[in-house]
Amino acid sequence: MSWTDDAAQPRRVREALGAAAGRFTFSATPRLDAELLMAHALGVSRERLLLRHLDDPAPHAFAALVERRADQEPVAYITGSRAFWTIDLAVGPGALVPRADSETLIEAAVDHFGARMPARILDLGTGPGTLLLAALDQWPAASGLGVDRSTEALAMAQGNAVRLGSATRAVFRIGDWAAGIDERFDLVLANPPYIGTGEPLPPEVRGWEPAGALFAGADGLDDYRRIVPDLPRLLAPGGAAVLEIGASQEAAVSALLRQAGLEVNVRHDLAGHPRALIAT
Ligand SMILES: C[S@@+](CC[C@H](N)C(=O)[O-])C[C@H]1O[C@@H](n2cnc3c(N)ncnc32)[C@H](O)[C@@H]1O
Repeated sequence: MSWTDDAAQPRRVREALGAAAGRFTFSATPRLDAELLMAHALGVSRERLLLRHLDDPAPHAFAALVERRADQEPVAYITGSRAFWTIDLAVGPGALVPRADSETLIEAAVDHFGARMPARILDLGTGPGTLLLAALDQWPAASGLGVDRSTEALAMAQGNAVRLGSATRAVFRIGDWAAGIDERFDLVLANPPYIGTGEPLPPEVRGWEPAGALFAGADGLDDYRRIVPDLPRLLAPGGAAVLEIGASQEAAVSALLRQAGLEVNVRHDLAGHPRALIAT
């Protein structure tokens, strides 16, 4: 069935949203998904969609977007963008879709630095530039380095830096974690892969997002084991490293950080799960 009941009496945006959300039963946010796709089809913000367009005829372009989402493609890959912290990032297949949970790292860093400002920031595994570009938006005088082993992700990061007006303050470089980096930083951010290879994942993640951004050995800790020993030499005096962790990894990653001689604090996400470790 098409999104218009017939040519004379087109389906309204309001009804099309309800019908689309009803097809996204696999999603934790079916209505939000439908609204983001409709806003994209109409070329308006979601806020404007809800205020002004609910009684408009549904655009024909919406139907194809709904089919893609029904195939469990992430909304951000369909619309080509994702809001994160104070910025909008262009994203596509080849880079992890930024997660709201990862904003916990920026919150933790903001609280840690308070009125001080980190001047130099390192983002290990930057993907589409997510954490570095959010931090540079937070601290307009700061500059930083984003490292990733994915050339596709780095191309998106560079494009995002240009679009966000941060290109003069952000350098993106291909690399294997901190190998070859001999500078010290006030803030080191890292959201490495941390899913165990056998762990169950929803099809919209396992089927669409890059495996190299998700999996880190049998217990999901392989990349922390490689990153953590380098943190002491990467941190400037008074500096902090903020690492994202999986909900069950607080004890294991804290132990690695303490073995490296660092003090550890934890920060929880909005769902109450331990999400970020702050190491000083
Ligand atoms: C979970 S994603 C995080 C992306 C982004 N920082 C975010 O928070 O949304 C992990 C990132 O680490 C990168 N990565 C994986 N192994 C790496 C390695 N050995 N060296 C550098 N980057 C790596 C992946 O390509 C991916 O972009």
